[in-house]
Amino acid sequence: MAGHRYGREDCPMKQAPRISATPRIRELIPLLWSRLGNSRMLFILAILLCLTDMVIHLIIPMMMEFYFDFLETGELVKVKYLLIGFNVALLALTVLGLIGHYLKQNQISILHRNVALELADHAQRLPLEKAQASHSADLQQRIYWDSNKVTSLLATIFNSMGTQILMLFFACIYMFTLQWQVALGVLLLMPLCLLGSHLLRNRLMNIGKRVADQESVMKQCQQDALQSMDMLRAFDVQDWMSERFVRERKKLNKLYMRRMWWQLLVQTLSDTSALLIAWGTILVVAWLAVEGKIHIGALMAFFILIWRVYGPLLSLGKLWGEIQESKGAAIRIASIWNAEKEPERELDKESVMPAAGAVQEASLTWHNVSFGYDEHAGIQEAEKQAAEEDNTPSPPLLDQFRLSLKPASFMAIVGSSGSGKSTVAKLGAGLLFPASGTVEVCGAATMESAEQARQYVSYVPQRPYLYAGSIRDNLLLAKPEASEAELIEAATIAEAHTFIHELPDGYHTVMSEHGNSLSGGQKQRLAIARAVLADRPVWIFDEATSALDLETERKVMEAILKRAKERGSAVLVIAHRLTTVQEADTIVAMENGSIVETGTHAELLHREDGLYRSLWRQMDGSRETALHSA
Ligand SMILES: Nc1ncnc2c1ncn2[C@@H]1O[C@H](COP(=O)(O)OP(=O)(O)OP(=O)(O)O)[C@@H](O)[C@H]1O
Repeated sequence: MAGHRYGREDCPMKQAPRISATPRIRELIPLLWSRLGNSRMLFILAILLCLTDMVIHLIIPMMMEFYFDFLETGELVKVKYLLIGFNVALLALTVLGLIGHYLKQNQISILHRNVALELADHAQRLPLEKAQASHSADLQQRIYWDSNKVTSLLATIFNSMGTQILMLFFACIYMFTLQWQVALGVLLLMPLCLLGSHLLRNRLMNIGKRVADQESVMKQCQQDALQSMDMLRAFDVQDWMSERFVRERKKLNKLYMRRMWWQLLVQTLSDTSALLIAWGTILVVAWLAVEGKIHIGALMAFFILIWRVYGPLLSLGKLWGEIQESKGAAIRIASIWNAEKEPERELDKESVMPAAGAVQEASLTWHNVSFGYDEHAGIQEAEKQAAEEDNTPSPPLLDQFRLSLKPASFMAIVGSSGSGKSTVAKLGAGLLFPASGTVEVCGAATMESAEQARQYVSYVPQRPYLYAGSIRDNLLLAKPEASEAELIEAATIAEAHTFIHELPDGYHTVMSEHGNSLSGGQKQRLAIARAVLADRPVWIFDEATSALDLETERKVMEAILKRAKERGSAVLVIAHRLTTVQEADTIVAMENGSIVETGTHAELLHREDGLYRSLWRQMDGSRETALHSA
C-alpha cells in the first residue's frame, strides 16, 4: 500500500487477510456459506430436492432386480404393481428434482449477488491510489466474472459432487448386498479415477488463474478502445489497437488450448480408470453368474449398478478438475478481499456538521506528512509483486511536509508540473493518507476517519467526473435536499446557470457518458457548482478552472471568494495560471515535493531568483510574446 511501505506499523488501514492469497476449499466453503445469509435453509432444501436425481438412478436397478426375479418366479400381479409404483415414483421424483434445481439456481444467484456486492463495496473502499492504479476492466472482471466462478463452487461441491458421491455410496452399498467381494474391489479401485485431477491440481489452478488474468487483459483492451475512439481516429491508429487486440486474443486462445489439454489429460485418466473398473466388474459378475454364484436378478442389477458407479466416477474426476480451476479465480478475488481498505469509522450522522457556517474553525493542516506512491499499488501489480517477493520501498514524494490553511483564508499552491501539488491537495481532501504525520480537517484527522474528515471538504479535481443522467441529478449529488433556489444560486456562482438555461431541457438536460456532450469548461463549471452546493467549510480547487477563459475564470473566482468570505470557509486553490491566485492571502511555491517559498503575490514577486517570480515571468513573457506577435 502506498505510503505504508516506509510508514507506521500501527496503521489503521492494516487488517488481517480474510482468506489466504491462494484460498483452499476448506476456507472458501465457510466463507461462501456465510454469504448465503438467510437463504441457507432454502439452499439446503434445494440440495436435498436435487438428490432426487440420484434416487431415480438408484431405484432403476432395484426395480430391475425385482422385475426379473418376479418374472423368473411367474408373479405377474407383482410385476403389474411394481411397474405402476415405479412410474408414479418416477413422476413425483422428477417434479421434486425440477423444483430443487430451480431453488438451487436461485440461491446461487443470490449468493453471487451478495459476493459481487461485497467485492464491489470493498473495491470502492480501497485506498484511492490502489483503486486508480488498477484497471477498471480488471476490477470488473474480478468483481463480476471471477466471483461467479467462485460462487458456483458451492453448487458444484454440494450439488454436483455431493450427488455423485452419494450415488457412488448407495450404489456400493447395494452392490455389497448383492456380492460383497466384487463391491469391495470396486471400492478399493475408485480413488484411481480422481488421481489425475488430484496430481494435476496445481497446474489446473494456475491455468485457471492465467485464463482469468488474460480474459481481464482482453476486457481492458476493449474498454481502452471504446474510451479512446477520438484519439485512435485522430492519430489514425485504429490498426494499432486492432493489432493489440489480436495479439492479446492469440495469447488467450493459446491459454484456452493449454487449459483444454490439461482438462483432456485429466478427463482421459479418469475415463480410462472408470472404464477399466466398469468392464472388470462386468466380466467378474458375468463369470459369477455362469458359475451360478449369483441369481439373474442380481446380475441385471449389477449390470445397471456398474454404470451408476462409472458415471459418478467420470463426473467426479471432471468436477474435481473444475474446482481446481475455480480456485484460480478465487486467487483473483482474494486480492480484492484481502486488500487494505482506507480508514473508516462509523459516522455519527447527527454529530457531523458539514455546513460551512456551523464549523468554528474551517482549517486544514498537514503535520509533518510523509507520503510516497507505490509503484505496485494496483491489484494486478501487487499480485505480481507478491509472487516475485519484491519489496523494494518507493522513495517518498513528500517528506515531513508542513502546511496550514488558516480559517477563512485563501491559500494558493503553485509550482512546476509534478512537484506534488495535487498530491498535497488529495491528502488534504482525505483521498490519500500519510505514511507518517497527520492531516487534520477542521480538527478531524483523515487517518482516523476519512469519511468524517471528507465531510468538511468540497474538492474539485483537475478532471471532474460527470455521471450519466441529467445536469440536475449531477448537481444534487452533493446535496440531494437542496432547493431550486440553492441549485440556481450554486450554478450562478460557478457561471454555469446561463449555459444550462440555454440548453433545450435546461437543468433536466441528460448528458451522454462522462458528460461528453459538454465542453471542458462547461464540465468544470458544473463540477464547481456541485462543490458550491455542497457548502462545506473547506474548499479545494485543483486546477478546477484551467479550461475556462480568463474573464469567466475571474468571475468564478470572485464569486467563490465572496461566498467563502460570507461562510467563513477556507479556500485552497492550485493553479498554473498565476493570475488565478494573485489575490491569495498566502501563496506557496512547491518544487520536488517541498515548499520552497511562501508569501503574498507582491512579496514573492520581489524575491530575486525566486521560483514564483520565475514562474510569473514565464507566464508574463508568454503573454507579452503573444501580444507582440498579435
Ligand atoms: N497515482 C499515482 N501513482 C504513482 N505516482 C503518481 C500518482 N499520482 C502522481 N504521481 C507522481 O507523483 C508526482 C507528483 O504528482 P502530482 O500530481 O502531485 O504533481 P502536480 O504538481 O500536481 O503536477 P501537475 O501540475 O502536472 O498536475 C509526479 O511525479 C507523479 O508522477
